Amino acid sequence: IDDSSFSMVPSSSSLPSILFQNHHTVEEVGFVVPTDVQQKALPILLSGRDCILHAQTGSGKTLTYLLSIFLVVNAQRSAVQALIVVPTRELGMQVTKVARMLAAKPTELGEEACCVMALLDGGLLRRHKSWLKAEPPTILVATLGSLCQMIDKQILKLDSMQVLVIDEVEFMFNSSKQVSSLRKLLISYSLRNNHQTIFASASIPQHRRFLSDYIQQKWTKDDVVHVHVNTVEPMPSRLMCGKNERHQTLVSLLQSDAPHSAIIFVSTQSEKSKKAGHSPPTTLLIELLKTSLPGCFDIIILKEDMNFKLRAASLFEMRKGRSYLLVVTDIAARGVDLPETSHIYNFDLPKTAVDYLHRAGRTCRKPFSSNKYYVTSIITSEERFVLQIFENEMMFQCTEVFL
Ligand SMILES: Nc1ncnc2c1ncn2[C@@H]1O[C@H](COP(=O)(O)OP(=O)(O)OP(=O)(O)O)[C@@H](O)[C@H]1O
Repeated sequence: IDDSSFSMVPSSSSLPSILFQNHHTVEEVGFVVPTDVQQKALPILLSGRDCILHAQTGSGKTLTYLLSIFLVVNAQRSAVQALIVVPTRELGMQVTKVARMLAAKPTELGEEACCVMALLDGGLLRRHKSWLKAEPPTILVATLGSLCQMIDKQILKLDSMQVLVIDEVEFMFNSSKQVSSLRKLLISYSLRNNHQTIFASASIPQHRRFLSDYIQQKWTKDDVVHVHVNTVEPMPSRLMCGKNERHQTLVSLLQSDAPHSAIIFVSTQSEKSKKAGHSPPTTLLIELLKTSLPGCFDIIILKEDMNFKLRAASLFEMRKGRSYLLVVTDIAARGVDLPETSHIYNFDLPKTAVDYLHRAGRTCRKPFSSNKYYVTSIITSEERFVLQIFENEMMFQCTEVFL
């Protein structure tokens, strides 16, 4: 399990020319040069070994595990052969989109295309039930809640599964809601022969302990490889402001930065504030931005208490190619892949250093681009200490910016 073991495996300098069912090669779908994590992890994954993909946000982990899955599964067999477990519906939609792009419908020879199903909380479970019974997909992308319902009701059978991916693994193990279902799934999967397990995340604090725990529990094989690619994050900065100047400071910053497209992170409204009948911080901010910057951007909101349809509609809005300002809570800190995002603003600081890392990782998502990306935290002097803790924990240093 040592970090250097991958150096013993031949490294790949080009993405494998995988001939998909649709006779596309990876290059044809737009991926030519492998990113660092792809270069290091693909030879290991293709050899069938278990793997921990531990690499920065936006480094291409999703494509890494999807490529190895496409090499193993057989689209002609009607059985779930690969399962990708994700913590949120938004990340599930993102992964499904990439998997479906790789599995696009065949044009020649009339061969079956690889079927990818998204079984995500908030979806129509009744429809999925009939689909799963009638024609199981080859690849299933699922959140734990919906997945466990289908397994418990014996509608979903995992007997033919060859690859299990747990994405954002440390987040899932830290979530009291998800951890017991995740353990149950890993235990039943580990009893099977001939299987491969892949864990992925940008942040795995104390990864050595994590790894030895997994091996001890038999959730991975003994020869699991930890592929760790170091972070190259955009240069973060901080902007000091007075206690009551936060809103105005953000507006001035947006005017001076003139970002192409940006994500603004705001705290989730506290229960106390809800009970007191206050407007949510996201709503207040949106109103201010609409009056202060009329017509400059599409101003879009994404937060937990929106229903799933509205959340999907918000993400769809941004994919139409116009400049956007996305005002969000931490729900969008993981999985959302909007490569046009040039700036991140922490209007409110996140709760933890790991959350800071994932928020910052919503920018800088074009692996070989020379574009510049920015992360700015707006803080009061009292919050300086909190940001300093994040700086120490994640080993980065903010520079101070002035308007
Ligand atoms: N080899 C490649 N060449 C060009 N672009 C790539 C390549 N691999 C991935 N990308 C693009 O980079 C972006 C980030 O990739 P991806 O979502 O796989 O990263 P990730 O490591 O899973 O990120 P996160 O940890 O935030 O979920 C995506 O827009 C993806 O299409």
